[in-house]
Formats: sequence, structure tokens, C-alpha cells
Amino acid sequence: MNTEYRDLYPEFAAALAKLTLRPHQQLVACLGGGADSQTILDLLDRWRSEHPDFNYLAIHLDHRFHPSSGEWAEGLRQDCLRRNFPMLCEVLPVPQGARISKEAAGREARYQRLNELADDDAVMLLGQHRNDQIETFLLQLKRGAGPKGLAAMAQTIDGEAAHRSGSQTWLRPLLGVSKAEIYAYAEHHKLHWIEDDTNYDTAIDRNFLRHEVVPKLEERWPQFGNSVLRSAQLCAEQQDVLEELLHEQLKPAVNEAGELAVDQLKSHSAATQRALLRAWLHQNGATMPSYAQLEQIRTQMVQTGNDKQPQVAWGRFLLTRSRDRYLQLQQRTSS
Ligand SMILES: Nc1ncnc2c1ncn2[C@@H]1O[C@H](COP(=O)(O)OP(=O)(O)OP(=O)(O)O)[C@@H](O)[C@H]1O
Repeated sequence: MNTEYRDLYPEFAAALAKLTLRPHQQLVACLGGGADSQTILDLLDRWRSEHPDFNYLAIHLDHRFHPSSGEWAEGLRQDCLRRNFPMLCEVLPVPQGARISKEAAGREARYQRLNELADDDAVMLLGQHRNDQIETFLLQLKRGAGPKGLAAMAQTIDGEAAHRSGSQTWLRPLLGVSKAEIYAYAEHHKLHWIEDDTNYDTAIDRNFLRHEVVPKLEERWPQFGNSVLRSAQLCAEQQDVLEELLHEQLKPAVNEAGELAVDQLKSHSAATQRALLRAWLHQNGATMPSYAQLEQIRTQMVQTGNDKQPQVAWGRFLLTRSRDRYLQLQQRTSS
């Protein structure tokens, strides 16, 4: 890639400057070992020299996905040692199951472990960039997502909003930067990074989009990537507005026990009823039902007469309606 070098530090520092940081707060570089997160480490190291009053840490979790992963982890450790940058490296095997792909299981286990290893109020820095954002949007489109999914990744997200335990802030300072610009930076600063050959395996959906689909789309429509990013941004904004409005509408409909009054839903259109149900389920930490399940919930709960006590189950959750027409969400022991 022969993109011209530009210093990414001002953009990085601006992303951190948007946060309200307190002295001694922990700032964590999450290292996958690729050029993206090595660039994050380098930028954070530069930031450290100007801001010595924070606690710095780099974390690498080795899932043992690759035969060379142990060597890679050692290389990352040496790199941090040379910089005198505190580092934690841990083997984190990923339980294999049919439910999700190996990559998705790795990501899930990784976020949970990163969360446990860092301070509760740490800022966790991730290396995702513009190209990752375009791929995430297209993956969501493939799944048939609505505005929330199509909003793709946020630059800043706090742990509570992400429904992870703890209150860490997750930051993607390079979300607006292209992969080519990151490579130009990494080469210019002579960083060491790992080229994982599985990144070229197009049997993995993200790699298929990266190598076969997006280049074709951008060849035909050079502005395609920008358009995707604009759509993601618009979806994110619409989602924020929607959440604000739904929050206001839900307030009078939820009792002290957190149960939802069905009769408060009745005056709304079917689409708004679904949106309110989704928002209430989200507030209660439920796995989102599919569109068909949600419609089943709506018709059963809103339309069934008072003589019945409807209930709908999905995944680990069970929704029941009490005699006074309040919805109660329960977790089942087995699905
Ligand atoms: N094994 C890991 N240990 C710690 N953090 C990780 C690990 N893998 C990825 N991350 C962090 O999560 C971000 C997103 O992960 P993703 O699945 O896109 O990995 P990646 O692109 O292979 O990693 P990299 O950014 O190092 O190239 C990475 O940019 C990195 O900050």
C-alpha cells in the first residue's frame, strides 16, 4: 500500500481529549498484534511521554488460534519491554461450540477477560478503523439488522451501555482512519506487527467482504466507503433519538418492580409497540427476540383477553403477563 504518511497523533490525542480523564486513571492498549493495535500502542506511548500522570497497561490475550501464537505473544512482550511499557499477557483458550464461529467466540471471551483484567474505570483502547467499520456495516446488513446494528461501531462506548459488567470506557481512536493510513504510519515508525495469514481466509465472512466485495464496490463507486460511513452515522443518530424518545415513553409505563403495563402500550401503533417492547427488554438485559418472536410477544401480550395468562419463551427468557396486565421477564434455567 503506497498511501502517503500522515501523523495520526493529533487525531489520537483529540479522541482522548474528548474524555474526562482523572489523574492516575488506567489507560489500556488492547493488543491483537496487528498493525492496527501496534499503532495504538505507539500512539499511546507517545501520549504517555506528555502525560505521565496516568497508569498505563498493554494487554494481549493469546487464544492459541495459530501455531505461532506463542511466538507472537513473546514478540509483543519484548516490544513492550523495549518501550518500558507495562504489559500483561495471558493465554485465553476459547471454548468451542456450534453456536457461534471461533472468531466470534474469541471476541466474546476476550472482551470479558479484558474487562476483568483492567480497572473498573479504565479506558480501553481498541485498534478498529474505517475499513473495519465499513465491513461491520455490511455484515449487519447481511444479518438484516435495523438502525441499531447498521450504526456499526461507536467511537466511544461505556461498559454499562454495552451491557458488559463494570464501567470501563471503550475507545476506538482510529475509527475514522483508513487501514492504508495505519500501515503507512506503522511503516514510517518502524513498528513490528504480525501478519496473521488467517486474515486472508475468505471462508470467514469479514475476510470475504474485505478482499472480494469492498474492493469491487469501491472500484465501481469510489465514494462507496464514504457513503457507508454516512449511513452508519445517520443510523447511529436516529437510534440515539429513538432511544431518547422511547425512554420518555417507557417511564410512566413501568412500575416500581420494573414490570411493563400492557395497557400503556395499547394506544400506540404496532410499530411503536414493538419499539417499546424492544426498549424495555433491552433495559432488562434480555437477548433480543427475532422480529417474528417480537411480533408474537406483541400480539399475545397486547391482544389476548383478560381471561388468559399468555406467556412467550425465547432463548433463556420467559415473558409472562400477570392478571393486572403487567409484563414480567424471567430467566429460565435451561432453554
Ligand atoms: N488477542 C487480543 N488481545 C487483546 N486485544 C485484542 C486481541 N485481539 C484483538 N484485540 C483488540 O481488539 C481490536 C479489534 O479486534 P479484531 O478482532 O478486529 O482484531 P485484529 O484486527 O485481528 O487485531 P489488530 O488490531 O491487532 O490487528 C483490536 O484492534 C485490538 O485492539
